[in-house]
Amino acid sequence: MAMEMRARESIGMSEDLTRAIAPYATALHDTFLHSHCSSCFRKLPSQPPCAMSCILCCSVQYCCSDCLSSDREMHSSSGECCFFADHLKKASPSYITEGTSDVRASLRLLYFLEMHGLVSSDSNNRSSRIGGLSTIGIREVLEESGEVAERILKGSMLMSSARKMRTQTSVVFSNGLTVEIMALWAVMINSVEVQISDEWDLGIAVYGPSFSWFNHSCFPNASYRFELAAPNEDYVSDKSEYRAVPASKGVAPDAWHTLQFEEGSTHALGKYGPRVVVRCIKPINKGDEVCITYIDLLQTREARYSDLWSKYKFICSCERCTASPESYVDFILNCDFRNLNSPENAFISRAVEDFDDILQQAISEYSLGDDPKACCAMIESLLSENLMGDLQQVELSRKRHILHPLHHICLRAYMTLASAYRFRALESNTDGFKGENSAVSFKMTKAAVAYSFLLAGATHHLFLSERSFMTSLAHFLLSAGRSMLDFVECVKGERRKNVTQAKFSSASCSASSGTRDSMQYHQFRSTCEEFGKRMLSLSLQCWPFLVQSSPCLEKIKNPIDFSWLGTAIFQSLHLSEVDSANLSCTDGLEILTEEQKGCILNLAICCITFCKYLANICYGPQHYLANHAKDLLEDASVAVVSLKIHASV
Ligand SMILES: C[S@@+](CC[C@H](N)C(=O)[O-])C[C@H]1O[C@@H](n2cnc3c(N)ncnc32)[C@H](O)[C@@H]1O
Repeated sequence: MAMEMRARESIGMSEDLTRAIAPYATALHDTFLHSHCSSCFRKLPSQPPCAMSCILCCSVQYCCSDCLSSDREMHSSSGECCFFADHLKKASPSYITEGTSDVRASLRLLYFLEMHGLVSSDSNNRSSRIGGLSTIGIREVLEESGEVAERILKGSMLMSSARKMRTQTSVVFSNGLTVEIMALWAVMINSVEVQISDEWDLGIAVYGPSFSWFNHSCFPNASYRFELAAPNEDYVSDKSEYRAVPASKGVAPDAWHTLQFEEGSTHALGKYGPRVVVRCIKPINKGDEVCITYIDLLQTREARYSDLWSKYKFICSCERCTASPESYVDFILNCDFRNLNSPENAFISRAVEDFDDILQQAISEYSLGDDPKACCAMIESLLSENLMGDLQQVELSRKRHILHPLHHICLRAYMTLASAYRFRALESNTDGFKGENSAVSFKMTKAAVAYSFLLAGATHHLFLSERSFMTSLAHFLLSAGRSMLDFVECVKGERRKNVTQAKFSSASCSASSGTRDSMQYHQFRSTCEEFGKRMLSLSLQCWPFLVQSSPCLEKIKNPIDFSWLGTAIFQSLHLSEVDSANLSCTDGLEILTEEQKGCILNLAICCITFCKYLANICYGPQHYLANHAKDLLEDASVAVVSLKIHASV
């Protein structure tokens, strides 16, 4: 028996489908326990009044007395306080290294369900559920006895010892599994990471059926965002209708019972803590299933399969995973360059697996070893040796050139390189773009711009084929635009003068970016097309400069037009013959001209405006991504750049 959510009526894109749903249970990740409030997830005050902490365990902190008193009972009666004060010391170090938020969220979830009479020993017999939440797959996990099983068994033992002080006797389900095991697995497969800024996932939250019954799709038609409740805000005051309603394949009276509890109750359901809102990202017809995504969508079919199986123990049955022949995006993400236009002559290549290993090693070098320079060198050498460039030259050396710029290995490589170069630029910029390091800073910032724009351009190509990539595109456009603004600050020149020009030239694209109302799909398509054309024409002027003296970037003619691969999906975005000819004339690019500077600034504003437009659609105007884009655009239009820059730049 499986639950799913279906549209109660036809819904246009960029409309909210649910009200702000309060959580059943939340837990901050261990690293944020001393910087954020364990009740509302806000940052702790740095000024008096100081943060308050639990006097018994000293492990959780609160931003105000309201949060402290609202969470006191949950923290102590769930066993979380005891867990910190006593039982955590007995846990194995490996357990602690991985963090304890899942165990703490499970303690809280169990207490919440028990308090509301939603746990009973026979509720699991027929439907593999606890409190209405799916626990399907638990048997397979335990039978496999891998790392996840080990974590569940150790975690559930810690939970039971922390819960011993309570008066209730612990429930054992008739399937032989303890309530702690069931709760921990329910948290693992139903919780979501809480992101309220573009920096970190702060913690996890588990919601009731009205959110947890949304299934996953690799081509989702909905997204979700988090909202922090205002202090003293009354949860039940939000009476807006749910526009997605549950449906079930099979009969599950206990599951429906918990939904009725959630919908009808006027009790203080998680008064504080991040609330979640589901929003349409595509037009949805009445009766259609509404799906969100549980994983990163920029992955191949095999990688998604393994991600979903290792984390959730299910095999995805969505339209993307079951498409035959496979969708264009899966084809292009996985395809060896040599098969791009002749799938019948498939080469079987082990090389791609080796590239994956090299990439993984380089990423570890960066994230664990903290050596971004070695990471960049390793990845760039991989790309320059194996990435195809000019089609005709590749014909001569077909054996070597296996990668193309839309291959999933390249996308991960660009992601890592954009971040590593940005890190290196910041590292070398200790004295504000002056002194000896300014030339290094300039080079690093320029490379960060090129890779982040290439990543945005490649994702844009995938987005043209499938709108579900809208959320990834919005994030990458923001990173690209931000890097470009950093670059403009880094070079000699006046940003303000250029901004007026840039604002003017992107006016037609920005006109509709503030709308929250439902929008017509064709309007959306034509606005996106406008942005695409604008990015293409601006990139023509500055791409040759950005890629100059980088062997692996120079191979890419343009980061918006990939029609040269022979897989053009949209004719409107490709270079004319004259443009292509001009692109090969890269003489005299050593010096960045005023025109190019203005062009990069224009491009930054175009990317950020496009990001704001998409963020409004997929998350709404209050979301951090839309706000961040708005701040960057304001900053770009008012700031006077008065940096002293290295004379040789
Ligand atoms: C958060 S729950 C979603 C609601 C769930 N269908 C239920 O009955 O409660 C996650 C579980 O739903 C199922 N599921 C979600 N998306 C799926 C998909 N695309 N294909 C197959 N099963 C899916 C899996 O069993 C997964 O562990």
